[in-house]
Amino acid sequence: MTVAFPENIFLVGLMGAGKSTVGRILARRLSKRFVDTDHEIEKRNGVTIPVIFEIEGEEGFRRREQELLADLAQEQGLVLSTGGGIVLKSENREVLRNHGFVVYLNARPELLADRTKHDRSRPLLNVEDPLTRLRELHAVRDPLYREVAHAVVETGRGAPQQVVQAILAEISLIDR
Ligand SMILES: Nc1ncnc2c1ncn2[C@@H]1O[C@H](COP(=O)(O)OP(=O)(O)OP(=O)(O)O)[C@@H](O)[C@H]1O
Ligand SMILES: O=C(O)C1=C[C@@H](O)[C@@H](O)[C@H](O)C1
Ligand SMILES: [Mg+2]
Repeated sequence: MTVAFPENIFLVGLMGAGKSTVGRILARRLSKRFVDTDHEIEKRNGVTIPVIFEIEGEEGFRRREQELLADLAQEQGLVLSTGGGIVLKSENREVLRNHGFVVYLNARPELLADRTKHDRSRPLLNVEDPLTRLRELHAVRDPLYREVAHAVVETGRGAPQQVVQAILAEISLIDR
């Protein structure tokens, strides 16, 4: 059976999994357009994510995120790095699953805490104990990422280039 090479590739996973870093490299390798939902929300609204959280709360941010995803899913040929919480809405999970090849980038909370410790741009991690927060988020969201994913790639063992190789290997496993 011949199936088209996936037009859109969607990267999901927790903060620090490497969605933005890996997505950019992957897009270049595949000559696809790279979009990062977090950056796109900041660009469209002219304010940073922490400011959106401050003014509208997480709920306002989630609404903007959902609207953006619905828009972007109409496009073809994207590598889309998503925000870590995009899978919380079932509508988003359905859109992701039906409009592209979804890759869950997974890593242990300890590693995610280490990778995000110097960056204050993630409001959900601006707490006294980010590791405990990441463990809680991992427990809640890991099943949601797995529900939506066509492939799961562990990001704890290699550099971003190696994660890209692992994603390319998963894509080439698609029956085509
Ligand atoms: N495979 C990797 N090996 C080592 N460091 C990595 C790897 N992937 C990402 N990093 C580093 O981890 C940090 C977080 O990566 P990145 O911003 O890409 O995560 P993210 O999944 O996009 O997070 P968020 O959901 O908050 O947007 C960056 O400093 C990046 O350089
Ligand atoms: O995991 C999350 O809920 C978030 C992750 C980031 O990518 C941003 O989308 C925002 O900081 C929320
Ligand atoms: Mg990112």
